[in-house]
Amino acid sequence: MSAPDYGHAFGLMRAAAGQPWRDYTRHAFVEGIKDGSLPHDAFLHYLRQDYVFLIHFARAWALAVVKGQTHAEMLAAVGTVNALVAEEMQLHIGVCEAAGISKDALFATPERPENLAYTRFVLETGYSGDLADLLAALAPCVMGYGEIGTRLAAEATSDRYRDWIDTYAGAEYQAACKAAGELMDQALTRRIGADFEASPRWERLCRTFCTATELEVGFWQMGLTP
Ligand SMILES: Cc1ncc(CN)c(N)n1
Repeated sequence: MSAPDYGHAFGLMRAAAGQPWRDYTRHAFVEGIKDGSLPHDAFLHYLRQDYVFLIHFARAWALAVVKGQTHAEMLAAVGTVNALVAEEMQLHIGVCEAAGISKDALFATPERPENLAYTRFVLETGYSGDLADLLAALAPCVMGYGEIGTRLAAEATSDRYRDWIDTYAGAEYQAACKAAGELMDQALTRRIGADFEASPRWERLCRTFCTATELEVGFWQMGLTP
């Protein structure tokens, strides 16, 4: 099946990332969700780390509000902060509560270095750059899970992790991916020009995207080692 369309800039960066993108979206952890072979303790460990990840990721999207230059940019970033805090994190709270892990325990999860490395890379990219830099660091997270969710919804051979798959394949998450792709196209055009892939900034933006993709691979790997 072909990957969903999340916009022009994203499509180019995804293609430029090459093998790391495949390593991320087809990681053994993902394949374990697909066929249900992923051990449940690894899934819970990942989910606890991911809850901490989403706290810092929501901070990074809040930084996108700060870096926005138009009402439309600010509105799109605010919408993503809300989707992360009000919707995506509910999956983590719900699954962990069902496994006897309280919200307080979840919030107090000690952060693993792979987790810290990823979120602080994204935040630092945003602090030291503009919205185009920040979005290049944020995109692999948002759209990668959209792509994984879509593929797993079509290919899963087990219902063990169906709630997780449905969250990322679902209409709300897919709409967030499309909105992020539109925001990225508009933000790059506004700051760099319509022909942004021909600009001297393009290579650096692709490198940022690729580094974030590699940090996603590291995150899955961390998930396999509770
Ligand atoms: C590490 C990671 N990357 C991406 C996503 C999807 N927002 C997530 N929840 N966690």
